[in-house]
Amino acid sequence: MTQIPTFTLARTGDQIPALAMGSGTKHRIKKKAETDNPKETATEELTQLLTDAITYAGFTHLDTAETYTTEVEVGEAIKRSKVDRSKVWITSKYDSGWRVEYPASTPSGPYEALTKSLKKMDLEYLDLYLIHSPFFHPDISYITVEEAWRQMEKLVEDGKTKNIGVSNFNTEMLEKILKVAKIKPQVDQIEFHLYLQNQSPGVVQFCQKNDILVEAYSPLTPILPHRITNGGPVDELVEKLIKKYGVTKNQLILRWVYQSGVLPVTTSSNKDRLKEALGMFDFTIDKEDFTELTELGATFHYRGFFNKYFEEGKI
Ligand SMILES: NC(=O)C1=CN([C@@H]2O[C@H](COP(=O)(O)OP(=O)(O)OC[C@H]3O[C@@H](n4cnc5c(N)ncnc54)[C@H](OP(=O)(O)O)[C@@H]3O)[C@@H](O)[C@H]2O)C=CC1
Ligand SMILES: O=C1Nc2ccccc2C1=O
Repeated sequence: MTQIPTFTLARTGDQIPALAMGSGTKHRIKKKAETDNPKETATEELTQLLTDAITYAGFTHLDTAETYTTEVEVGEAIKRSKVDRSKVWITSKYDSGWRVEYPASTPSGPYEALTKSLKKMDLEYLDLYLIHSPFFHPDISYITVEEAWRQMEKLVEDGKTKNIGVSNFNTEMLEKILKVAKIKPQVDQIEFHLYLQNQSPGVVQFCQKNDILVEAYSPLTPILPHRITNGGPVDELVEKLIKKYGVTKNQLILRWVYQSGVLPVTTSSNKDRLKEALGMFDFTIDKEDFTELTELGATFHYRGFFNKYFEEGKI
């Protein structure tokens, strides 16, 4: 099995496996449609897929969130796979709310939310806990981002999570936390791919300067026809490079994210496609090819999530 490289988190020195298997998006939607009590009930199909991700494909990093309702399956998959808990990195996220119709699920904040999530997963601790969204407003999150961060720090102090971070935060929101933090955020999980390299603008550079690891969700966007409906500027080059390196499109596109110093969070409902993804660690994109991909990618813009917040400054 491919040995998965790691990124080192600045504060703890913890080694975070450089590719994650996500249990959001399609898994979240499918489960909501099929299950009466998605928060409490594990579905067999997803439990088995996550188990296969570990035992068949070789993933060592699972990504979930309170709002996905897939924490139960992640917990079940750890048990079923029989791997030592310390060998799998588990990230979850506090549902800080999205808009007035979808406020935070646990009004008191992340301390109580993670306490409930750990029960659902039947785990003692997480490796990483993130604040899922930056939309702090009294009608959505009930508490301020500063109070949420204080509770995140208490979760570290009490051993309920080893690392803490954020998701979908722009530079301004990160600065708010850095001002009050005793424990700095270790990660910002954001949408990032060839067609969204300098998002929100400057957040990737800001993170890299401040020792915050960037995680990329939706990393495969440039090769997904349901997202890039009329093709994009890297298509021809991608065809040329997959022949040159003898790899698949998925491997090339994920590798580009990794070589950018960013950790991709991908997913699939197919265990062979998951195994294929890990092949991204078996080759290196040459410097010139990497630069050409980066430059061509930067000529096109696509954002699938939270356009209003990032581009118009409102939610
Ligand atoms: N923090 C946040 O706000 C967010 C976090 N996330 C996290 O990131 C994870 C991954 O996000 P996602 O956008 O799904 O990631 P990807 O960009 O990796 O897309 C994965 C999807 O692409 C499909 N796919 C893969 N390869 C191909 C191919 N060659 N041709 C056609 N379809 C293909 C898969 O379908 P198939 O099943 O058929 O293989 C799957 O549905 C989520 O599960 C979640 O954990 C996601 C969004 C927001
Ligand atoms: O996986 C995810 N899918 C989503 C859709 C909307 C908002 C957040 C998310 C996720 O984190």
